[in-house]
Amino acid sequence: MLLEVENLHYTINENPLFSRFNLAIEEGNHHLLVGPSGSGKTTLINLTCGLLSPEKGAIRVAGHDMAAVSESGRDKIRREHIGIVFQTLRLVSALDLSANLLLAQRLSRGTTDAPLIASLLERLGIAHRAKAKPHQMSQGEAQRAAIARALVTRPRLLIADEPTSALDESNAQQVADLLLECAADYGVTLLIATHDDRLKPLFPNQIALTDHMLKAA
Ligand SMILES: Nc1ncnc2c1ncn2[C@@H]1O[C@H](COP(=O)(O)OP(=O)(O)OP(=O)(O)O)[C@@H](O)[C@H]1O
Repeated sequence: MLLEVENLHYTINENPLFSRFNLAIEEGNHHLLVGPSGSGKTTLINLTCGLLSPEKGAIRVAGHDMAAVSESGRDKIRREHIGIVFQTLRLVSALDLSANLLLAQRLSRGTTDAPLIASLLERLGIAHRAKAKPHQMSQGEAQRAAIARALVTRPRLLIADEPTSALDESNAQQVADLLLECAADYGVTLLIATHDDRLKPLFPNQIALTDHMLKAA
C-alpha cells in the first residue's frame, strides 16, 4: 500500500476534524479528495506529508509510519516518496523556472538531474518558459511549473492541492490531462484535493470529506 491512514484523530481548537478516519491508496490508483471548504482537505494533506502530526493513529507512506519517526525522519520520508503541488504554488520568485527545478532537486536529493528537468518541461509544455520567472508566467504555466517542481524528485505519490480551481476551462482541462499523463509516464500515484467538479469525471476513486465527521467514500 502506498498510503495508509489508520484510525486518525486530529483536533483543531478542541473541534475534532478527524475522528477514527481511515484511508488506503494503492500504488497506481489515483484519488480525488473532495469536500466543502473547511472539511479538512489541506489539513489531511499536511498530515500525510508529515507537516502536521496526528494526535492518534498511524499514517504510513510506502510502509513508513510518519508518526513513529522524528521530524527529520518525516522530512526524509517526504523527500523520498512525495511530491507536493501547494495551492499557493510556492515557486521561488527570484529564480527562473529552470533554477527553481534545479533547486528543488538539490534540496531534496543533494544532486541535480538536468535530463529529467528537460523531459518534464517538454512534457508539461513549458520548455519555452525555462528562463521565465514565476511572475512572468501565466496562471496555467505557473501551475504546470509547480507540477514539474513536484515531479523533479521522482516521487511515488504526487499530492496536489486545488491544482485547477483557479484556472479557466481550457487550462483546467489541460492541467488535469497533464497530471494523468505525467502520472502514467513517470509512474506516480495522484492524490488531488479539490472542490472543482470538472475533475470528478476523470477520477473514479473519490474520498469524500464532510464537515467534522469524516468517512472514506
Ligand atoms: N492553523 C489553524 N488554526 C485554526 N484553525 C485551523 C487551522 N488550520 C485549519 N483550521 C481550520 O480547520 C478546518 C479545516 O481546514 P482545511 O484548510 O484543512 O480545510 P479545506 O477543506 O482544505 O478547506 P479549503 O477548501 O477552503 O482549502 C477549517 O475549519 C479551518 O478553519
